[in-house]
Amino acid sequence: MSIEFKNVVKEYEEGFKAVDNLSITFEDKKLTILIGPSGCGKTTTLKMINRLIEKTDGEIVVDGTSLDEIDPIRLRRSIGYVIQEIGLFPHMTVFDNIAVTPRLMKWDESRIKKHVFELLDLVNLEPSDYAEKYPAQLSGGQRQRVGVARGLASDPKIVLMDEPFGAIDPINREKLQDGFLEIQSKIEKTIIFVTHDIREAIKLGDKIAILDDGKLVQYADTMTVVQEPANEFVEDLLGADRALKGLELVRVRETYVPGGKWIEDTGDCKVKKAKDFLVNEGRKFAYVVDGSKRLKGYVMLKQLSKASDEEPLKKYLRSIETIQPLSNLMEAMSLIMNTGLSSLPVVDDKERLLGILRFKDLVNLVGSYESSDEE
Ligand SMILES: Nc1ncnc2c1ncn2[C@@H]1O[C@H](COP(=O)(O)OP(=O)(O)OP(=O)(O)O)[C@@H](O)[C@H]1O
Repeated sequence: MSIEFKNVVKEYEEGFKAVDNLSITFEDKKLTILIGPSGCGKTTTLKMINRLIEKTDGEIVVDGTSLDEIDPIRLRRSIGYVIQEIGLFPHMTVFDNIAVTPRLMKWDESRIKKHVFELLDLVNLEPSDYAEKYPAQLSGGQRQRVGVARGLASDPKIVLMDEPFGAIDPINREKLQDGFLEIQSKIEKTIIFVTHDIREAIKLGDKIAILDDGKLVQYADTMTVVQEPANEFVEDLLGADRALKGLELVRVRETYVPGGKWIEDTGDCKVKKAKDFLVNEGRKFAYVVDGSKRLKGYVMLKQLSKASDEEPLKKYLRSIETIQPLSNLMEAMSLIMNTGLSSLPVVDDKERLLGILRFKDLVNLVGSYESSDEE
């Protein structure tokens, strides 16, 4: 579901606008970060979406319907909301905490039980160990996982998250972020995520909206914000050493080239097929996949040209390092350096080939950070 803000204003005291004429469309199934200095209006913007705060002026439209036309209580039940750990009820078990909204929505208990267990699995808490525990018996990181599960409990299409990992120490925070990325790639919700941590923003966001003084300063894909900060304010937010940070913070999925032409070997492929392919395509090497697109390795023209046409191709297959879409470009860079090839195959968790990550794109990226630092 997309969420469209049209000239939205929130005025607190006379003349003081916490949100000042904001127009922005949060896109369907994307994770959009709201970031900016303290007091810039992030939380106010977020809470206007579930009407915990009522706007003063303008319009907010969700999938064609104005929010003013939806009963606030019904609205809140249909939107997930995850905040820092104070959100859990201390006298309720983990199970009951997660089940709050489904019960309000009058789901039957067997459906609730199945769903709560699925959610605990999703956030990596073993249901049989954790369902009957109380919040005080959990670590901060575990409580926050329960908070995420609760935010997803009513199967909402929209989830609002207000600094959900803000109170967690840096090491556990990384783990929660990694886990959360996995979750988002599976559930594909429209998520609006408030943070003041630019590393978290770049790591998690599909898009980033930067606010200052209640106004929108920049709104773009994460990569664009990193490469082309709109002004000095955004540059300062990103920090000085972007060239290095950039590679560490950008994911393979943002940079690789999906698809491509590969050699398929279902078991009986001969050298000739691969040779013809390489010559026709004007390439020095090519990846080889099996019938299910799983990567088997690569072959090089230099070696095949000495082989006879009818030999089985598998004799000349060489294995290769692979990388997954959620890995960062720093990891990719060191793997590429090791292999000495001009690209790295990107595969999913079943080793199916998704596309390639080109060395030259990494080099360009570093170059672009460096040149924009000099300006
Ligand atoms: N109930 C209120 N009455 C008056 N002013 C308020 C009220 N709530 C928030 N404000 C002011 O509105 C501005 C925006 O607040 P908001 O909480 O949206 O900021 P924020 O960007 O989320 O900040 P932080 O990162 O510190 O949480 C701030 O200057 C804040 O002091």
